[in-house]
Amino acid sequence: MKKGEEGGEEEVSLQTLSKKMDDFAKARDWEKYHSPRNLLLAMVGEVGELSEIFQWKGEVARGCPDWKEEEKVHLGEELSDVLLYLVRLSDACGVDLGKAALRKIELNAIKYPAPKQTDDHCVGDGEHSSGNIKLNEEH
Ligand SMILES: Nc1ccn([C@H]2C[C@H](O)[C@@H](COP(=O)(O)OP(=O)(O)OP(=O)(O)O)O2)c(=O)n1
Repeated sequence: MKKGEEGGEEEVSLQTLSKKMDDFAKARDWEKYHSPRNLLLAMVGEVGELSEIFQWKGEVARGCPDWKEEEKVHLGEELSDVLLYLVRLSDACGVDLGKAALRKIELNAIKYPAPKQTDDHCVGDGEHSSGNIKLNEEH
């Protein structure tokens, strides 16, 4: 198993998750249940469980700094269930999820181009910008 560049953490690939899910299903003779439709419904069910964690909490700060340790562990479990079913669903549909996701990121960048970064021009000095970011905004 590869080690990450920072802190010696284990790197996890989609292929690893896919293989482990396959082994898990085979060992229990559950492949017959892992049809695309069943996996999709199972994943949506887990998205519901994930949503329940956030339900009634109001806005949550990035990183969930105020959450108790057990809440973070529970969050990790529900996020994992969604990811594992998504990986399994992709396999069941014959889609290479990693490849598809990288392609989608490229498509997103074309559809939503980042504003040009220039040091010497700011919105408001005669340049037009398609974004909503205003530098030198007067208050
Ligand atoms: N037929 C199944 C059943 C479960 N799992 C795996 C994938 C998920 O990671 C996890 C889901 O298990 P549960 O349905 O028991 O759901 P939870 O773990 O969320 O338990 P609960 O719904 O009781 O909170 O187990 C699976 O691959 N195939």
